[in-house]
Amino acid sequence: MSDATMTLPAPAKLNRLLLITGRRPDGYHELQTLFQFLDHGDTLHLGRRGDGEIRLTPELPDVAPEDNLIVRAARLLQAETGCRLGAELHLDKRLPMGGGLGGGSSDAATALLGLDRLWQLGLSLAHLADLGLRLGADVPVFVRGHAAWGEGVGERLIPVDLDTPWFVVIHPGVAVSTPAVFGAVELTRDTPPITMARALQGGASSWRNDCEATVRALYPEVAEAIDWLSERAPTMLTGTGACVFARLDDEAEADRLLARARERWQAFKARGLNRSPLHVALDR
Ligand SMILES: C[C@@](CO)(OP(=O)(O)O)[C@H](O)COP(=O)(O)OP(=O)(O)OC[C@H]1O[C@@H](n2ccc(N)nc2=O)[C@H](O)[C@@H]1O
Ligand SMILES: Nc1ncnc2c1ncn2[C@@H]1O[C@H](COP(=O)(O)OP(=O)(O)O)[C@@H](O)[C@H]1O
Repeated sequence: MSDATMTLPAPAKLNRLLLITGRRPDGYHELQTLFQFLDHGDTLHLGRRGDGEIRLTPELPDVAPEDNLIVRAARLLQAETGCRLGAELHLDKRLPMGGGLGGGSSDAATALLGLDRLWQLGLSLAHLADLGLRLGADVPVFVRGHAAWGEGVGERLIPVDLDTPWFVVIHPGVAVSTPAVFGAVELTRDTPPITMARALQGGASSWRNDCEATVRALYPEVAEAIDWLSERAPTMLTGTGACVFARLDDEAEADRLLARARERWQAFKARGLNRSPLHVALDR
């Protein structure tokens, strides 16, 4: 990799557990979650520019260039450090937007770490995670780069090692509105908090997503995908959806399930990762 251009992964995440334990005075919900990365995601190509301009191709549908989290991450880094360099960025988008896979947040984290390297800024991961939090609650875990127990809105992170099965991830073909889910009257928002030790002890078979009942009620397409998949393997919703994932111990089984899922939906297979491929690529 030359120091003037780089190609870096922006992996997806799954919420292997998602509990809603309360609501803050500002309306945001207090969560307890287990984040894990997948070996599947977007790819960001970065090149250095000497003139301070930030250029990103291609444009994403329904996202104004200035709102793209990659551009916002680049500008935030310039503002924070006074760096006068710019960047030529190209995104190969593979992750469905608004799918609960954290694609936009992961893109932002890859831009922060990639530009820190390209511009030779030398910021710490703690500093970059603080900047990331200003862009979204899911950005810090991608910056930190390790599977984690998350609390608060997901920004208080403790690295953990989870089981690393194969997953078949289905996109049910609808866009879920995160504000609509968090705003739903019937959402469970009073789950008693548990300790991280208890969550880990319980293991994957005890994990659940408190958004599931609400998302099922609002989006029958998601309910259908969960019902179909859970007849075949242990299944959960990630984030506020729309994506749902099944857990399999064996790759051949995952391949068979994937082939059947693809007869009806967009779907992919991926392995759970406790270390982000972004950090592997950057050796951070
Ligand atoms: C639920 C999670 C779990 O990983 O994932 P996704 O499904 O988005 O991937 C995240 O915490 C999502 O965080 P983030 O991505 O920052 O949420 P946004 O889309 O910006 O939030 C949209 C709106 O949802 C509500 N919201 C969001 C997060 C939260 N902890 N409490 C909330 O009440 C707020 O009204 C907010 O304005
Ligand atoms: N680079 C980006 N990739 C995806 N979405 C982005 C990006 N920049 C801004 N967004 C906005 O963020 C929203 C959430 O995207 P995403 O992270 O893919 O989903 P989720 O938060 O459900 O996991 C999108 O609907 C889009 O409006």
